[in-house]
Amino acid sequence: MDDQTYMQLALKLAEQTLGQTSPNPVVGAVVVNKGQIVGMGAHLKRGEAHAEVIALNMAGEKAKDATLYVTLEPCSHYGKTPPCTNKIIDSGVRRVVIATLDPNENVYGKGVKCLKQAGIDVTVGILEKEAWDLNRFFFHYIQTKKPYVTLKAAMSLDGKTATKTGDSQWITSEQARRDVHQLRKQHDAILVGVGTVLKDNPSLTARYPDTGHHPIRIILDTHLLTPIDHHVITDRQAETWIFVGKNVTNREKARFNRFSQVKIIRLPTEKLELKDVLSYLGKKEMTSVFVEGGSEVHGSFLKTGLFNQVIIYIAPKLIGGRHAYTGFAGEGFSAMEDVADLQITDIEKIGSDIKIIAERKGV
Ligand SMILES: Nc1c(/N=C/[C@H](O)[C@H](O)[C@H](O)COP(=O)(O)O)[nH]c(=O)[nH]c1=O
Ligand SMILES: Nc1c(N[C@@H]2O[C@H](COP(=O)(O)O)[C@@H](O)[C@H]2O)[nH]c(=O)[nH]c1=O
Ligand SMILES: [Zn+2]
Repeated sequence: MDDQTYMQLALKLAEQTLGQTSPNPVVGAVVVNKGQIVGMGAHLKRGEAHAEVIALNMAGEKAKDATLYVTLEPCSHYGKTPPCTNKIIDSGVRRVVIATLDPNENVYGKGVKCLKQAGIDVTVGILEKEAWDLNRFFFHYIQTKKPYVTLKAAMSLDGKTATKTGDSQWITSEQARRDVHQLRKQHDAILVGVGTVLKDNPSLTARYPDTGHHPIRIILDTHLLTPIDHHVITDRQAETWIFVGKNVTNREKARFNRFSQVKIIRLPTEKLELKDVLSYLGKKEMTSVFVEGGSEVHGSFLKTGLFNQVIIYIAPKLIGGRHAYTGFAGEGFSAMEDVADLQITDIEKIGSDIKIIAERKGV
């Protein structure tokens, strides 16, 4: 088997841990000695052992003269765990194959240098694109200290997310709606506007399957209109953070005091600024946010450009109607030269629907 095959295995291991390692990256490692896999591992949770350590502990003596495949440059700094480079050097590994370097300034290039100085043969760049894509949340967060923003909308062939009366259940099929839960699981937070809370009384939990681990629910609610009897307040399934404008009084906030999982964050401006919401979330070490609408919220993310990727589910239905809901409301752009110019990175058929992923260029 060649380097790509073993790196593919390491990437597969890393991919399974998406959503559980935040604010750390996902990392997979495989140890191979004379064509035999003698160890493998993935980083499972922040503060716990790194992937290389797990794989090398499994290999034990067999790590001697072996090759280590790892999807991210081994760390050489003391974070919550000791440097992987020391572990690798002590284990007697002869060669290290790395998919991508780590943009964390504590690490970038230092790990490789450390290993080379210890006489270890290092190869970098095997399946680099795949490894980069897998950790795009972490790489964006570590460089901007803001969460990676995914906008998700489900719409008809003619781009409507609800009929003119607001009816939207359902547009996409059960299969597509379940697929959304996989995406929810991969993100640290799910964000909606209070309009969606009032209209759908959503749970905004990641339920298929329900592992009990749910992203934090973020509600943009300038005037604190979220009803106290709605699921996001009463279901005790996940934390709910409500961002409100400066005019919301302490008395209005106090109504929610008895719900320990509800946090109300009052921003200093009358209207909520998305940049303030995102920097607050970044400071709370949130590396990714999954924005599920509604159309006004999507419109604001579009207008401000504060998003990284868009995931659109399209159902083979036609809703029509000049006043039906569009996926991205708000002001929109006047001139084509100002519109958001994206790159389609993936198209997938999901049951009777299609799922399109598009990324902003160059962010
Ligand atoms: N109406 C549709 C959607 N509607 C999405 C709305 O955000 C709706 O409030 C939430 O999906 C409900 O969340 P929860 O399941 O209670 O956690 N989303 C979809 O993917 N397809 C559709 O047809
Ligand atoms: N998870 C991971 C790495 N994560 C790197 O180390 C930093 C976290 O260090 P710590 O706080 O000690 O866990 C994180 O920001 C990233 O740069 N490195 C690795 O060699 N292997 C791993 O499996
Ligand atoms: Zn490490």
